[in-house]
Amino acid sequence: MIRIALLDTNTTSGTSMDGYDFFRMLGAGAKFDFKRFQKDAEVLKIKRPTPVVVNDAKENQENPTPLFQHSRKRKGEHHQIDKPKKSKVSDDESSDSDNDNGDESEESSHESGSRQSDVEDRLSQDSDNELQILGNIRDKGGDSEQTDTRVRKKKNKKITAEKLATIKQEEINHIRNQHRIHVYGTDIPSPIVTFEELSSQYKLHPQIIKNIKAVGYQIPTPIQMQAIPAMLHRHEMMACAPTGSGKTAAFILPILHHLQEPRKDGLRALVLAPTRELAKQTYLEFQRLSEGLGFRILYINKTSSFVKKSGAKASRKFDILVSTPNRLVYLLKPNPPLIKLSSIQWLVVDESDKLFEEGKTGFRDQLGVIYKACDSPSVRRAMFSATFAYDVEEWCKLHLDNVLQVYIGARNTATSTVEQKLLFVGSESGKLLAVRDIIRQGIQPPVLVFVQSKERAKELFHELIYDGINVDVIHSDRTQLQRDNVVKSFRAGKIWILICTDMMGRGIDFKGVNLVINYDFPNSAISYIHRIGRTGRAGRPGQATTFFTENDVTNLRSIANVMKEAGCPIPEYMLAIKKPTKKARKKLAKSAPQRDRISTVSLYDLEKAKKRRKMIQNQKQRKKLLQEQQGNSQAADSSVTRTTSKLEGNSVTDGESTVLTQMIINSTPVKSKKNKKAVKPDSKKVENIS
Ligand SMILES: Nc1ncnc2c1ncn2[C@@H]1O[C@H](COP(=O)(O)OP(=O)(O)OP(=O)(O)O)[C@@H](O)[C@H]1O
Repeated sequence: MIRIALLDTNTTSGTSMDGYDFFRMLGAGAKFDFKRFQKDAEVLKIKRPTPVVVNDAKENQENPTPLFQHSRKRKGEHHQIDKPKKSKVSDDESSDSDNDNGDESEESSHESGSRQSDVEDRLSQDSDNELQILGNIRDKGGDSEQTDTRVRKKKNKKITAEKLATIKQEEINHIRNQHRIHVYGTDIPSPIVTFEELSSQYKLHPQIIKNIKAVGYQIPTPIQMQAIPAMLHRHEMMACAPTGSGKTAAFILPILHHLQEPRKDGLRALVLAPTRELAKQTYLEFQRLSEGLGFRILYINKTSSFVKKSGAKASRKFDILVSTPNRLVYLLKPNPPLIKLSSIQWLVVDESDKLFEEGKTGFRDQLGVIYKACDSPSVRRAMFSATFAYDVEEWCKLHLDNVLQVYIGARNTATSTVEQKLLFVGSESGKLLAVRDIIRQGIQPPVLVFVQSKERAKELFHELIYDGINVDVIHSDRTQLQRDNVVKSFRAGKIWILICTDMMGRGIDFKGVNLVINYDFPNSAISYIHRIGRTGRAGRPGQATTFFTENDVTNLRSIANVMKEAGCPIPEYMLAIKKPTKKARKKLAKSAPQRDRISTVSLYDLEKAKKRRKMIQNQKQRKKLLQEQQGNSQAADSSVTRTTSKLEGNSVTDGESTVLTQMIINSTPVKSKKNKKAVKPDSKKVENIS
């Protein structure tokens, strides 16, 4: 077939074919060995081909080299080279062409290459070949301006496409380097640089963009740059970014986009947080960012009795649920469950490393129950935290689908906007002196003071309350209402110094906290990072002072390292401290060290004061009961009914009031009408009365 075509073309073109060309034609492109067969060459008048002069079209035109067979031979290749212009279908079709040389195997390998990158490689390879061939045609044929233009066009096209791709990738790399964004995974979407890109590229609801601006977010933070597009592409994800870097909005915005509009199809998004305070804060952020979209957001707190009363039906009205794991598990436990999670499309675990912790909190087991309950086949999951844990990473790799890992900066580092200090205070009593000294020197409220337990929080509060400063305390022994009020007052600036435990260490976003004092040394570097992360948020500056005594050396080195990473000056001896054993670290992480109580009063004086208080209280009680006795004996003379109605006025129930009246009058046991139980008079009261 080639031969016919060759001879045909030869004939039509009228170009003579020399011996060399004829030999190559017969040998299907094989070269003639002039060295070995020099004599034969002379007999057959085969001449060496003239060397090709590149880019000299003029000369080629004047002295055209009859390389028709080349162009002819390349015809098969040409067909193949045309492929980049065609669709994949035409690619496949080309394998049916009259290409009877080695190209065929190339074709088949090309066909079998299914991955896009392979195709791209091939396309660029083909493009290279084509350019070379066109160059050869031009160089050797030198016969047309048309060929020249084609070469130029092809070159330009190739350069433009390749260059654009390279430039784009370089830009992406630059953005990622600049913002210290590290991403691992496949099909990673490009980071966004402005919130407007969310509207142009991802068609985010204009109201969401409006809300972003309304809350004052001008440009996305690094975690938002990468995590938002990743979640918009429905990637399952594990994300770690420093404290106060805007992780909350990074998962709220894609969730709002995916939910599109409010529906009554049941809960479609679930966010878990380790504390009620953080869950409430996330709930409020959802409300701010979804303003005007009509989404119904459910925050489960202790008083969400309506779900308990109305069961799963009540929760169907809501689109989004924010909760702590234990509240949710409480509603999932009954059979049938009081809440349904089978429509959940997005499950986000905030502070994921905390929720994965094994320990007395039992978060991990609770998470397992919730994970199972979110059984929709289309559910996507994302884990967010400021600190990294291998457990979470392992779990994500095992259980999540094609998980994308996004890290901002180095793992487990403190935010660079916090000026960190370590202060040696000698002993426990030295801490009180130090804190008073800091206050005396002048503080800029609001200030957070962390202690290791609720008992110590109470003790410190009792010390500072008499110093004439607005101080309050928050811990798990306080009622939810008290906790809510304290948070509200602290946000409003009514409380200057808030004493708290690690309960407030994670996630809580108090705007403008200027100083964090670690009164008690944190029990791990992770706890330290979260605690000091309550200041220096959203790019604002902050300060953190950590007290330490000789008892705190176990973790001193690791915390000094965190400080060094953040660029804070650290004495060399701290970094040279011997590494604690794993056992020692674990023990410390589980239970805080024993410390002397926080008090400036001696134990003897405290006991004395306690006894005195008790005595005064007893005296008061005795006096009161005597007065009651006198009053009652007078009243008993007039009428028993009057006494009963008086007690009713003090909100005592019918049955109880009768009982009490009789108790006072007779001091004899009677039976309550209501519960039919024998009620004995309070022995103390009886004693007092007598
Ligand atoms: N793009 C943005 N521009 C300006 N401020 C932002 C932006 N995104 C979030 N913020 C603000 O930054 C603060 C911290 O955000 P957020 O609470 O989400 O941090 P975080 O990364 O979750 O911190 P943590 O790890 O401590 O929980 C909030 O006050 C929030 O309103």
